[in-house]
Amino acid sequence: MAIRIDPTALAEVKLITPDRFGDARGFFSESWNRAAMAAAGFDIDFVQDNHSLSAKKNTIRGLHFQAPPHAQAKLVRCGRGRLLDVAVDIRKGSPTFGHWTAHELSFENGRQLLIPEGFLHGFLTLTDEVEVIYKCSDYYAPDCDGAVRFDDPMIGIDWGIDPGLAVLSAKDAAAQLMRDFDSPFVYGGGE
Ligand SMILES: Cc1cn([C@H]2C[C@H](O)[C@@H](COP(=O)(O)OP(=O)(O)O[C@H]3O[C@H](C)C(=O)[C@H](O)[C@H]3O)O2)c(=O)[nH]c1=O
Repeated sequence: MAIRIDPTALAEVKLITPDRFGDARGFFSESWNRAAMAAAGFDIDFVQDNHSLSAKKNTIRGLHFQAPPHAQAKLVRCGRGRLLDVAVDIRKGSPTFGHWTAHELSFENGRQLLIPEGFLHGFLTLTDEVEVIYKCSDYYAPDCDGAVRFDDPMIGIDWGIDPGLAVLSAKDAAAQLMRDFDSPFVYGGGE
């Protein structure tokens, strides 16, 4: 079982592409193999699998994070449709603090985005009926759950759509700007 690891604009965020074995029936792929990931230097103890369906194109879920002590690393893949997956570095003192990287994940390309703890995560659906399946390295902890506006000018993500067209949950529509977090928007500093 081979996996391809590609870099992104953020050193710790990686694109992972597992092998697909095609035949007349379709294909088979080990979508996650702990030993293969560990051999590549990513031995993450994932404990929760998430699966979401977004019915409409231009749906944006995010930008979300869980603060310590329940920060989550994520391994995100697309089970149906196409999406633009985005990670934003919000680690205290990071040289790439506030920087983002965006990658198209689709059922067809089989690519996955590995997002470590300390990053915001969000995605834009590029088609209707997008299923996103992702592993998390800690359990859901609502008290540690946070959201930053997808169109925060301090981050400046280019989603490629008119922000007014975004389909948002009430939570995401009401999300804060980084500058408005009660302490300097740091993560992992515990200040
Ligand atoms: C995240 C989560 C949610 N829920 C419940 C809470 C709500 O009743 C319902 C929908 O939650 P929410 O609107 O937060 O779902 P998303 O907007 O898809 O949030 C996710 O979207 C971005 C892209 C992420 O990376 C996070 O995993 C997560 O924040 O599922 C759970 O029971 N367990 C969970 O782990």
